[in-house]
Amino acid sequence: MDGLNALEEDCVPPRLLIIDHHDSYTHNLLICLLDGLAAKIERRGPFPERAREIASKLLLSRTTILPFTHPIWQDEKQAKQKLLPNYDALILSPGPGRPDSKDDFGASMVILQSFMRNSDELLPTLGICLGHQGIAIACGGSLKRANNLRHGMSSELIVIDDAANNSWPSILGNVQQSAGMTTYNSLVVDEASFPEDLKVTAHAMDAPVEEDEGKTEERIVMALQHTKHPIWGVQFHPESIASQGGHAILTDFLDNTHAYWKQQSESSQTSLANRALSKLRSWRQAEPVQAIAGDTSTSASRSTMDTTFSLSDSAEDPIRYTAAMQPLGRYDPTIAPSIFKEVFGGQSSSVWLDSARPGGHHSRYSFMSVPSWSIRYDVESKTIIAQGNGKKTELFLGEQEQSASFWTWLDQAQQTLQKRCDTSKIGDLPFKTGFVGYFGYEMKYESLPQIAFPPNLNSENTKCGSSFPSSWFGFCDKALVIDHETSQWYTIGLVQRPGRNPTHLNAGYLSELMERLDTQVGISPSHLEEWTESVREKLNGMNATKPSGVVTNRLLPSMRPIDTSSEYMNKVERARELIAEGQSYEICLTTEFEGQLSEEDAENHFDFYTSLRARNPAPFSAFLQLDTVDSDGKPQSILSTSPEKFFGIDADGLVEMKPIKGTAARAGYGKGEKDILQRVRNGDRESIQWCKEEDEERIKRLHADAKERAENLMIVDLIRRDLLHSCRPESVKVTKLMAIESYETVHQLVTTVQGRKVPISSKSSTNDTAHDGIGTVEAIRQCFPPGSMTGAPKVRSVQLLEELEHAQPQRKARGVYSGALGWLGVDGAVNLNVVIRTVCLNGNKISVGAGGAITFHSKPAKEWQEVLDKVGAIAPVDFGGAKE
Ligand SMILES: C=C(O[C@@H]1C=C(C(=O)O)C=C[C@H]1O)C(=O)O
Ligand SMILES: NC(=O)CC[C@H](N)C(=O)O
Repeated sequence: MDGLNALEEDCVPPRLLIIDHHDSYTHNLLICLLDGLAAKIERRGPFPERAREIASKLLLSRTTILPFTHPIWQDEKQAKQKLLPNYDALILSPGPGRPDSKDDFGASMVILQSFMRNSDELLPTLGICLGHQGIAIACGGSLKRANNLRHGMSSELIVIDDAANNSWPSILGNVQQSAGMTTYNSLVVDEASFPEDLKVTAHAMDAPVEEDEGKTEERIVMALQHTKHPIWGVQFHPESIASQGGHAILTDFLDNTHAYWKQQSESSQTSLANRALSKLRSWRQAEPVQAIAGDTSTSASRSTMDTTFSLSDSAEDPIRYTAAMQPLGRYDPTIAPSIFKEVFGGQSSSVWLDSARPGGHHSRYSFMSVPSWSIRYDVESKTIIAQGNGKKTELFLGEQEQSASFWTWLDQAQQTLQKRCDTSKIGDLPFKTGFVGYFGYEMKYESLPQIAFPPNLNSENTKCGSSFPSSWFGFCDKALVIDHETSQWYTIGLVQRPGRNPTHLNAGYLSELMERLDTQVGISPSHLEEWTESVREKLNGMNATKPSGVVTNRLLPSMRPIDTSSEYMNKVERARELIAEGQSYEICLTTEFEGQLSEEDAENHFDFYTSLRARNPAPFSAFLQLDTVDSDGKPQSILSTSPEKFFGIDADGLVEMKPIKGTAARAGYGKGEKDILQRVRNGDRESIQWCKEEDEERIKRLHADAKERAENLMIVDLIRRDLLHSCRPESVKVTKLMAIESYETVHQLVTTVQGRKVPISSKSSTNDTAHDGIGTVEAIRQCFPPGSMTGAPKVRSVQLLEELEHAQPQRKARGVYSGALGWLGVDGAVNLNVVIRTVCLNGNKISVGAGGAITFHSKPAKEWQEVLDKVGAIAPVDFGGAKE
């Protein structure tokens, strides 16, 4: 690499092996390592202005993050012969469970034990949380449960400074005394039976989180180190965004590693000296680490996707379509519901992505369309059904490969279109035509490789909310766009390039599908013109007269919870127990509410949407009328009033996620506040004033609430890690940490995390096997399901939720709820919400999912109330006479 030779020796990091015990935070170590290394290069390197870029390249080419379940790590002999010799240092990651359980820690324990027995074999090692606990066990220590569980909270370090007595320097030399460090543990190393070979290097005095539990302050071992070997452990998470100065610890670990090999190279024991010399040589030469077959998952360094595809034609100019825009003029956005009904109503399928809560960056545009064809996917049978032009066709994905997935299929379809579309003429409009639809929660079976499809989850066993397709997308090659900021309206269209024969071949990867449906991707220029004119006429007509025919008082009937309050509260208790065992740090528990529409209303879902959006306006609202039907042939539709953005990529590749965690009811919407709300609605000044003051108070309380903040932090750390699969570590940033956003009925703590996606190749070639980088759908898959709907660590929490939420023997899927809904543009831009506060209408059956994050400090009754508050924003709740 440029300039590498000019770097000082200790600016070159060791070849680092990080073993990931399926934690959701492990990859964040890359950001933390980068911060430390970049600071060093900036101070000393010859290119201070390029320090972060150089540090990132160095780290990514020399670090491997290997899941502990990788076959090479499971086989001690292979690991020692084939893996460890290629690295200079080892980090054992945090993780759920216990280090004395093979299921949780795998071969990491035997490797540690062999290091202790035979120092000739060891690599300098840092254990973090689970890894730190593993070091204690490997040396004969034991664990106990901490008295005060503080997941996602900060502990102040009390660093023990007796460097003179250590054979290897401490790694805490550059952290401030009392620095706050985030912890995610339930277990701690028991100091009463502390191994002789280890020394405590830091403590914390952990205070009880709640005073009323009769608990007292407890002294915790926060860091340790081996007395003879270069082995260190920290109980806290230096990589957390809220830890203070964690990068200094990792930098010291790397420096100590360097010092260790230098010293060994001068050792009198020739075999060790030779080993050290060869390590130093490879280190200096900065040889990139050879990839290990299988999932090595330092994904940001992965420059190629593992999927390949080719197009059937090979013309030089790949552009087949131009995304075009036609301004319609200024119209009042309040006529949107009438226009939707007029222009898009009565079709077998129509979609409206509705910024129903205008104001603010996330509510600028709304899009309406009638898809010209659709695809839906069933994750169990691995079958895509495509529908359009009055035809239907099936594609079975499992035939080619067991690992085939709808994510990969859609990624390829989107990338094909991206290469064939010129979207440069469409200005700043974010959606430049493409897919509108959703990924349901069960798409997790194809995004989390560790989660297998359960045998008894099938459509017959599922209830209303989950009888929708696992995923559904309509292809919108023309759409109506409203800019709420300027009140300008536009039409957009994906126009086939004049002079090109609009045959099926134009669609590349989608050709076969288009052929089977006997249709095409895109529309003709005249089609867009004519359609635009017809919309303009309707708009003019509507603006002149008063909008009519739109209902805003069609409230949903009462909904019944499928769990009684005590059943739900028992599940909260069980989740708390699992957290106390160290199985998870936070679990997003959910349940479902069901109701029924009259037969007549089963055909008219849209009126409920227009009423709902008036009642609970939210920035990520949507109405999707699918082209699917329930078992009685009645329509299926989705009415969303989600406040939460899951995942977006803009035209420049800026990725943004905005997890919400931490909820408080707004004044007037809390338990027992119905009367006040009524008085407010009647204009009672005193009640209005009370609500105003009470809201200010609730906002302050929510913002300062340590438990709510911890809930949020755990998801923020998880989301940073999710983004590292598609973004380089130097680009991943938290731009807003725990800001308050207030909606109609609740206040929420919202964090903004951004990154920059590694772009797919910009080479405009039809040789699509030559692309590199990460496709949009693949980037989404790496973050799916949304962390705020699973808890952390993600995989283990999802596994636990499968047990917690599904009463045996009947399993029940979450369905559309908890998934992501929005648009996926032909240009690779995307914007998806988290499917919450959303109604699924399946003919006359209604389903609404609701839940909340459970931490150890959750109070079951409060959690149940939170669920009721969330559903209450959408429909009245009926307990069937039971007292709740
Ligand atoms: C689970 C839901 O909401 C999720 C949980 C939240 C919380 O625990 O505070 C907040 C927003 C969502 O991420 C829901 O609305 O059903
Ligand atoms: N973050 C972690 O590594 C947690 C370790 C262990 N599962 C505990 O709860 O103590």
